[in-house]
Amino acid sequence: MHDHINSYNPQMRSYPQMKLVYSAMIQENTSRDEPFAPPIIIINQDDTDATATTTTPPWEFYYTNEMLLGRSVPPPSRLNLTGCDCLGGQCHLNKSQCTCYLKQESFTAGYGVTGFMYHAVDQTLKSNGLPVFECNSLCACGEQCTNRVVSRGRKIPIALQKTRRKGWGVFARSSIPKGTFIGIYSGELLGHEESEERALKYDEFGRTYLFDIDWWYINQQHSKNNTNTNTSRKPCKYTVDAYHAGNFTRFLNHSCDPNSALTPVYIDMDDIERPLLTVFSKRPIQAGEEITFSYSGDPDFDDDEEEERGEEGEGEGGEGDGEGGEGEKEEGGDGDGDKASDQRTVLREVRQLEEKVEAMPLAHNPETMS
Ligand SMILES: C[S@@+](CC[C@H](N)C(=O)[O-])C[C@H]1O[C@@H](n2cnc3c(N)ncnc32)[C@H](O)[C@@H]1O
Repeated sequence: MHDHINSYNPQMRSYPQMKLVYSAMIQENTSRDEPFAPPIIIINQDDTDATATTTTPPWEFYYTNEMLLGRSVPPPSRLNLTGCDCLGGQCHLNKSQCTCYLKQESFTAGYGVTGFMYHAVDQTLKSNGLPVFECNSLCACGEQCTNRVVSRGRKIPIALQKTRRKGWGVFARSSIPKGTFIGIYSGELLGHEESEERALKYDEFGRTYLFDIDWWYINQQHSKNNTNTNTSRKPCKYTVDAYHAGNFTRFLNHSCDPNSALTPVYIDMDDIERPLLTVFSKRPIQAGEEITFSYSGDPDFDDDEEEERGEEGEGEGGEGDGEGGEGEKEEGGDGDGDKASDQRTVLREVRQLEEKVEAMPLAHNPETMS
């Protein structure tokens, strides 16, 4: 599909109708892992501009919610994966016997979070930045278990919208409560060497989609297992690259005052160095608001660095790197006027486009296929 569209001449790619084709492509590619997710719609204020070369985000990547493996990355190991024996659907009713509950507590109780990382009432995340161990395919609990959120897929409706200064961005199409799962930062999982090679290439064209998996607790685990102080600080072993493959989260822009944050989540994975990078809201987000996160880690965890970066520094060319985030400050940043106008545009266009996209036949529904 992507190659086919890329072979069109630029004029055809600039037809406003291509926005619907883009939404349909996303639905097609995600119909197996999130069949009930609301459609992602495409909004571009400039698509009536005759000089515009494309009305959609680029077709340069393969749209997927899955993790593809880089050349040196072994297939996921499940040898040491364990599942709980909680019959009757809900693990949190079974605290003292649920091995998933006990495992979660062993990692996070010391940080003030008791039990699972999700609230039992609405399954929102209790705290950003701590590892989450979800129930997995070996667990006896049901699909509706409190401890299955990322595994059940995206529920929130979102739009990809062209912004004035930051390229494409991700916008909320309805209000999102604090602690809501937004999406997996999917793409290719690369080893250290391959990610370094790619970083050099991406530096040349000034855009990067690389995020290191270098959470603080991974280093702590390593230090615990390794008493030799010379080797206690390990270079980051894995990096996610969303340039060639990824989903809508690759369009999340940087903010120094973000409304969402990355959280490491383990599902069918027994390797502590290989969590999924997932995006959760860290405060309530209004309909029409841009969803952003900090490319330099969670500002709540790293205040000094953020003070140096200044207030609301919406930098051009932010390095998508768990440690880096060397965004140069853009003159004037993204002012409130721009934000309000982006928000109004989303709400207006959302209403028109939603009707069209939702009326489209779903690729996974045999009854609606011709
Ligand atoms: C992961 S991509 C985000 C999606 C990107 N806007 C696009 O259109 O593909 C990262 C790139 O987006 C741009 N970007 C992200 N946040 C920005 C910001 N706050 N101000 C200006 N540019 C930004 C930079 O070019 C950065 O290298």
